[in-house]
Amino acid sequence: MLMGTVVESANKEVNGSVAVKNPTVVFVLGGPGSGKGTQCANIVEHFGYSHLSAGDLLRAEIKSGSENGTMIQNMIKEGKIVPSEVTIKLLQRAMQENGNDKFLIDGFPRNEENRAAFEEVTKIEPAFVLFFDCSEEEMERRLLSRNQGREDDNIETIRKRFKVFLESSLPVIEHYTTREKVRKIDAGKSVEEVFESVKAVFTPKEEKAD
Ligand SMILES: Nc1ncnc2c1ncn2[C@@H]1O[C@H](COP(=O)(O)OP(=O)(O)OP(=O)(O)O)[C@@H](O)[C@H]1O
Ligand SMILES: Nc1ccn([C@@H]2O[C@H](COP(=O)(O)O)[C@@H](O)[C@H]2O)c(=O)n1
Ligand SMILES: [Mg+2]
Repeated sequence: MLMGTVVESANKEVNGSVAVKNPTVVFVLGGPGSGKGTQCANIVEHFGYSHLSAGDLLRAEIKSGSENGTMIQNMIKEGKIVPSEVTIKLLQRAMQENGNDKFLIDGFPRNEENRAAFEEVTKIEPAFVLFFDCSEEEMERRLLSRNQGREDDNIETIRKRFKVFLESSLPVIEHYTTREKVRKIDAGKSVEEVFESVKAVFTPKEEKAD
């Protein structure tokens, strides 16, 4: 009973949902097709995190018929980054509705504006950043055979997404590298081999010693 009271007072009720006040957040970054979504599904299964993909939330917003839908659709088709306020609102709402206290935030922050705005609005610092490092050649191969009907999985948009990744997203990874928050994974291997490296990052030190 006492524990319940303490936890409730540390949380905040928003629109009928209880938002956890200080959740653990791991940013999952890497180029388009590096395997972020695939590995997040494995992490959810083994480590109890909830997976929030910024791209999936934006695609759901288009489908919902929201007033921002057309703008988001055009940005995604061009491989451009949607204004931070839109994406952050979607992420905040998803976190509030979820109620878990551990989140994998996949594909965010995508640029310095995303990063600074998220920090300013939510006051959340990531526990660490999981970075999937993969060659463009391999990412291109994976995206062209993904077959999920994504409008941005065509060679023209893929090239634009690679350019945005190099110019806008890599500086975010550099920002966190200087703060010793980046856990870099060689993502060019098989799904199983990549997950072995991921597991080592999420397994507590004391369990590794066993
Ligand atoms: N290690 C791997 N080896 C081979 N194929 C993989 C590997 N990881 C993922 N894939 C496949 O590559 C494609 C892209 O993977 P995924 O959707 O996880 O990437 P992503 O980083 O989330 O991409 P995006 O940024 O476009 O959302 C999928 O078809 C997936 O099944
Ligand atoms: N922070 C973000 C994340 C994504 N986008 C847009 O969505 C596209 C697809 O993202 P995936 O992570 O699913 O590959 C991406 O190319 C951007 O257009 C965004 O704007 N901001
Ligand atoms: Mg993805």
